[in-house]
Amino acid sequence: MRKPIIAGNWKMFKTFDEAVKFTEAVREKVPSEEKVDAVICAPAIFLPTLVDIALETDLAIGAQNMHYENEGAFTGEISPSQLASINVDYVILGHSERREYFNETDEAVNKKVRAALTNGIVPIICCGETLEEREAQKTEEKVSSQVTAALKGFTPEEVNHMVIAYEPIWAIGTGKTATADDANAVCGKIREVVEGLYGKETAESIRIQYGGSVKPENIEELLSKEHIDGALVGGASLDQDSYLALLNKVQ
Ligand SMILES: O=C(CO)COP(=O)(O)O
Repeated sequence: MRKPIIAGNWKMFKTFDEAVKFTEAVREKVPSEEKVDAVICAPAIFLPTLVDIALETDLAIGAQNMHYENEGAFTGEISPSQLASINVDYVILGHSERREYFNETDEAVNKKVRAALTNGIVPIICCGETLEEREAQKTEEKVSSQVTAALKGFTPEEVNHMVIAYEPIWAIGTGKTATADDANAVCGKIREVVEGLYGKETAESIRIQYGGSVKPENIEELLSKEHIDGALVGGASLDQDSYLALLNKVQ
C-alpha cells in the first residue's frame, strides 16, 4: 500500500504573519503521519520559522525550488545543503511555472533530483502537458519524456524516495480539473515509464500525485483511483480549513 501524500504549494502567496498563523493553527490538527504525509511547501524566506513551528508534529515542511549545487557564486539562489541544514523535508522540482518562467530544463531538474537525494530531501518531481499538447494527443509523450529525463541515472532504491506529481498545465489555477479517470490514466502511464526504467517493484512503490485545481470537493474521487497516491495543491492549500479538509478526506 502506498501512503497518500498531500502537499500544499503556496507559490508566492502569504505574508510572514499569515504563514506563521496558518502553521500554528494546523500543526496539531493534521492527521497522523501513519495515515497520510501532510506537507506545506512555503516560500523559502519562511522555511526556518515554519520548520520550527512544525517540529515534532505530523506536518512536514518543503521548499518550492532549489539550486543543484551545494554552494557557489549563484546570487539569489538557495542550495540543497542549505535547505537540509534547516531540516526541510521536501522540495518541489520542475514545477511548470518554473519551467515556463524561469527556464528550468529537464537537465536541471535531473541534477536537482540528484542533489535533493544527496542531501536527504524528498523531491516532488512535476510533469505535465499544455492544452495544445493535450489536444494534439501528445500528453503521454510529454510526461514520459519529462519523467525519463528527471529519473535518469538513479538506482531503484533512490527512486523509491521520490514523489512524482502529474500536473496538467491547463488545469493549474483554472478551476478545470482533469477527470479522475483521465488523471488516473496519465498517472498509470507514468508508472509504466518508471517500470520500464526501474522495474515493477519500484513502479509499484513510487507515489504519484495529481495536481491542478484539487479541492476538498474533488479530492476523494481522485484519491479513489488506482494510480493517484495524493495531491499537489495550490489555491486550496492557502486556507487552513480547506487544507485540513483535504487531509481529512484521506480514507
Ligand atoms: O500548481 C499547482 C500545485 O503545484 C496547482 O495549483 P492549483 O491547485 O491552484 O490549481
